[in-house]
Amino acid sequence: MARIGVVSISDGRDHVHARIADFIRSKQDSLVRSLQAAGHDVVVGDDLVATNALATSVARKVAAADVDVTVFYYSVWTFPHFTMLAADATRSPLVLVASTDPTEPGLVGMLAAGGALDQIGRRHTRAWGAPDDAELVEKIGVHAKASAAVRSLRGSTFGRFGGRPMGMNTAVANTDQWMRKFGIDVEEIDQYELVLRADKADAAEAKKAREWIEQHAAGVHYDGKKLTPELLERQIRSYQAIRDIIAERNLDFSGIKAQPELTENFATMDVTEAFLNDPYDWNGPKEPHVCATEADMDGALTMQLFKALAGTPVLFADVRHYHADRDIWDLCNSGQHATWYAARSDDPAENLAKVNFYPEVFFFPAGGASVQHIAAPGQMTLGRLTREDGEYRLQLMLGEFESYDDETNQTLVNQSTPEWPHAFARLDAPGEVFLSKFGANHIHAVPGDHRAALRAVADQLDVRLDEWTRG
Ligand SMILES: C[C@H](O)[C@@H](O)[C@@H](O)C(=O)CO
Repeated sequence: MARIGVVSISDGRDHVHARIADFIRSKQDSLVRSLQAAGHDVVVGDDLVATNALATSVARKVAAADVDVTVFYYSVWTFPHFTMLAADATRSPLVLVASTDPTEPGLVGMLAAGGALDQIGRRHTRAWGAPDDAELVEKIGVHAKASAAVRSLRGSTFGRFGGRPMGMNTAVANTDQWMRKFGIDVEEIDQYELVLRADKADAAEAKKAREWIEQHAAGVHYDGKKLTPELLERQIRSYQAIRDIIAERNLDFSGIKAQPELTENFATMDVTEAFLNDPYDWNGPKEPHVCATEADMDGALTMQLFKALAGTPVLFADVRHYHADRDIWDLCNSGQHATWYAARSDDPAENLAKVNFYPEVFFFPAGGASVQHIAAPGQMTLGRLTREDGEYRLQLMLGEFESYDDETNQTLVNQSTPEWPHAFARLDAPGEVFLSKFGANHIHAVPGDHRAALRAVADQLDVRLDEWTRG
């Protein structure tokens, strides 16, 4: 969970403060208990803010504890300039919370303080309710979680293997904009290093990994040409190479160009990317490493944010086909759908039992395996950071992954590329709107409804929110 600062503001008249201090403390204690019960680490101001000097000193101490958000708490009428000074002393997002107990003018305090912050353009969120109100606690938690996700990007490094694939402008972002807006550095790595390191990778591990895949997968469909044990091991060696480069260069997330150089002359990166994104490999459980197909920078950025919020692997897919008759989208891409999505189990054997490794199709002459499965059903949050006229926007919607009987699944996958992984998504967005407005060929998804946190992320990043729903 997140780290939340709580600073209670008071009235600047000594005699009034003396009379209401116990009331403020009891409300504050109750709010702090509720936040702690929700699993948050709470840093409480070391005094009530009843003077201008305390406004600065109390807020500075809370800020020094590196909180994700700071709550300014209004249970009484407060002097607004205390809020202004306290806000200036903290850089974290602010949540102004008013107590709705009518015995004291808490709402009035919040409105006066919020209005003052508006006047100087200091963004903040407002919330109100009893200190043990579950909705209030949830709302504060959402902003704190969003802030933790945004902050996790700052100081991170994206490893970009290769460059723009096949002229795909949407896969390339501006590195200055990334540093300024998100605090992310981009390390450029030539794919030659991947090839070199793959050739030198530990052969015993590659063999062990191939046998592990053969043992657990629904099928490894060797054909003696496009998919051989040697080619599968080459894909595994590429995973080993990237894993080692990630460790050496401290990469937080990455992307691989692959097309056309590697897919024409070496192997597809599908196995490599799938297991980087998975929460396990043949050596056991591990942290998922976000790795975007086609070195898609904004795709990887979206995935890194989604991962920070959901804590799961993130789906990356082409928006391949709209089955208008069923109102279902086929999200399908040769690249990485983490095998975890097949059954969403912590046990790799349960997922791999639904995964087939097929010889790559005609697009990719160098061959290797594609990692085929149909994503398990369930509610999903889908979207992507895209850019319009140089400015980021978050395109966001809810959806439902569906899966059907074997015959229907087969009929559907046969209409596109059956050898590739598929997620059948019923989007909470009209097909017309999606196709007219979505700003990329790639979309990303995580299980559950994370829209509230993503709205807060967009607000904190000052990114326009483009949210769709059928209403
Ligand atoms: C077949 C192409 O080469 C695919 O890689 C293409 O459909 C994409 O994945 C584009 O995102």
